[in-house]
Amino acid sequence: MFLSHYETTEVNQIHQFLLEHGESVQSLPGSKSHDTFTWAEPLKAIGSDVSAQLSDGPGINPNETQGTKNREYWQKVLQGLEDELVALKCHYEAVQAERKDTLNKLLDLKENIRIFCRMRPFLPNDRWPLLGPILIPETATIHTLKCGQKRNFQLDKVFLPDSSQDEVFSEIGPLVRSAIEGQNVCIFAYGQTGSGKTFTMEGTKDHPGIVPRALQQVFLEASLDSVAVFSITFSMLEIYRGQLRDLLVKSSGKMPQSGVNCTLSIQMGASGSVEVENLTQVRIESPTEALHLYEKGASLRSTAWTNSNETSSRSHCLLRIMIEKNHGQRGLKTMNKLWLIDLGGSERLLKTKAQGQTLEEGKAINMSLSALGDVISALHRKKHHVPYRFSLSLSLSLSLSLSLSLSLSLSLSLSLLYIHICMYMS
Ligand SMILES: Nc1ncnc2c1ncn2[C@@H]1O[C@H](COP(=O)(O)OP(=O)(O)OP(=O)(O)O)[C@@H](O)[C@H]1O
Repeated sequence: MFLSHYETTEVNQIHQFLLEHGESVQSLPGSKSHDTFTWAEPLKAIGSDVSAQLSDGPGINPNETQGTKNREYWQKVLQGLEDELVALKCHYEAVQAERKDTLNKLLDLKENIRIFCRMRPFLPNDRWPLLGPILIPETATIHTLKCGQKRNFQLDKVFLPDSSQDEVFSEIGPLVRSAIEGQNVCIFAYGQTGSGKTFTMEGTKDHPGIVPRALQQVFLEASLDSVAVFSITFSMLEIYRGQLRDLLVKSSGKMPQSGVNCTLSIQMGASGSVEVENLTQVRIESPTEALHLYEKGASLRSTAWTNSNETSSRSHCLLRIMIEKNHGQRGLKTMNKLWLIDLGGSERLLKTKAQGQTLEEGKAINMSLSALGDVISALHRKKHHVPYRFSLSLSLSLSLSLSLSLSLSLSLSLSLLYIHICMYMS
């Protein structure tokens, strides 16, 4: 562009010069070509260049000030660029919407409830079973033989004992992405005690599990969205023998073994949404911050030694990531939840030979898991009636604590579009 090559003052001077001496400059090479040609030609070129610029460029009218004309010109250029940017943003939003739609269709095709099975490797203290289940990873089926009866289970995916955390997360990643894109997602790890639920959800420092990876991904996906603005909060609680405990509140200390006092309770909002009242929500800005909170919460979780696992989780641990998405210019705001849940292990009480407190914990875990199983089964079969309220009728005859436990598990399912269950076998 001409004006980028010549300073405005120079242009002014040239213009003025041309106005005054245009005729003579044009004629110079002709009349005294022997000594004027070398400098007059470039000057002529500049002159015609200036004239061209003046006709379609910023224009310099002697009646108007130079500054005003230039400003108008650049304002036009800027406006053009801004219009282009708006058009590009619209295009980007359309592409994003299409991508989201495709992802949702893909997940729908794969069913709203997906079941993966991960088999953990044998550990030094494990006893080899006489007859274990037969896993066929290619067809994602498990064949079992119980009391002479064959049973087949069809799953979405089977992970063999040598499967890495990476492999497991490659199936979970799309679900986490769909949470950022506007779906409610819940990922459960369900299985018998000692079968590797905490290993898969939490992992170790060297082999991070679903939780740290999902937290990383949430922030990564949010940073890739150049249009929306995200506000992400973190909450963590456990259900221990039917009581809800905020794992981000240190002062609450260890849960009283049989008390019914609990700072948290479940409430139904005006819109029908289910909320845990008074649950701490911490706004997080990075995965590191989230992991720090997770470690803090996990250190307060109820664990104990059992026959099946040295550090057995004696509660259901629930991590909630609330994702508020402000959709830029359209002014839309959405709120989605990503639940990552490490359920307490189902136990064969005879096998674990649990007694006293451990026995009571085991019973509470088994009963709540059984109710949760009914809900998931009803959702999976797309039954008209899903027994969310089972807990209420039970609570008439059973303890209050059981009711709390069930209603939380069940109401969670109510608000979730995608439920993923990791099933584990030892
Ligand atoms: N895929 C795996 N690879 C290697 N070690 C594993 C794997 N899965 C589980 N483990 C080990 O098995 C043991 C029991 O696992 P973990 O504590 O995760 O079980 P759990 O299902 O959470 O048990 P609980 O319900 O009693 O809490 C741990 O020592 C864990 O490190």
